[in-house]
Amino acid sequence: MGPIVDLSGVHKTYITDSGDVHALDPVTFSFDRGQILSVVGPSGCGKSTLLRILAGIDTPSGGKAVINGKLVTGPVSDMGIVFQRDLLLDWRNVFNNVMLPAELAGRLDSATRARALELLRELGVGDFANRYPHELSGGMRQRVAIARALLLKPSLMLLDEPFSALDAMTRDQMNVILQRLQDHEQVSTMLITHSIAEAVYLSDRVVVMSARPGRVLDVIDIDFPKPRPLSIREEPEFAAIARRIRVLFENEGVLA
Ligand SMILES: Nc1ncnc2c1ncn2[C@@H]1O[C@H](COP(=O)(O)OP(=O)(O)OP(=O)(O)O)[C@@H](O)[C@H]1O
Repeated sequence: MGPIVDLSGVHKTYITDSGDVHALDPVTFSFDRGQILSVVGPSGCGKSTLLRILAGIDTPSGGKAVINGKLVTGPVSDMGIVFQRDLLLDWRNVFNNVMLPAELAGRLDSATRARALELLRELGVGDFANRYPHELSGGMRQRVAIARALLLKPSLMLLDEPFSALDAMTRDQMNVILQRLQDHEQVSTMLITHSIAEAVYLSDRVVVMSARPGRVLDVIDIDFPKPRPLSIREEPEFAAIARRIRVLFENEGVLA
């Protein structure tokens, strides 16, 4: 089996009325099924552009994006996406928010309903199935958004800074929950984040991007066994990897 995601020489220039915006230099990386890959980089380096190209909702100016052996040429349906804003529908309760992809796909069978409840339970919000989004905290809303993304067992989950609006403690909690769930579901996951610690803690592989136009500064494999306790962040080996990434940003003048 080949990699789940294989990007080769993907680049992007936006052509706008006020001039061209060179967002991404050619970017090349891949990762295997069941793994988590994080892309970490400064604001505006083209991370969301990369994610949109992978999801097939934006086209690259050149290069190839391949998911599951198939060249991406249009919107990819076999994918779950979670954004920084959870995009829950206020008028639907938690269960019906999670069931939305099933409704759109015409799969309102009992097995899918059972899976929705099971995912909510695994994410620690099983008791909130009948509540409405406004009754939930930010962290709980993101758990519901993750359950919705995973409902139809997508081949790939894309997470675009899903925890950056959360307070530090809730974010730590979400990191632990995501790691456990990802391991249990074995879902291939690409995470976009500004946080070096989050990237190193969660990932099998970290892609470090430069400031715009984004290019790959380094690809680092993280071999710590899983599950990883949060305290691993205080270990010297962890700190050494985080430092290696920080130095890359410092050398680029991003963290001067
Ligand atoms: N549709 C568009 N038209 C023109 N320029 C765009 C468009 N989308 C993004 N850009 C520009 O491309 C660059 C990369 O944007 P992108 O949103 O991919 O960055 P990012 O790394 O995700 O940023 P952040 O971390 O702040 O979310 C930015 O300079 C942005 O202004």
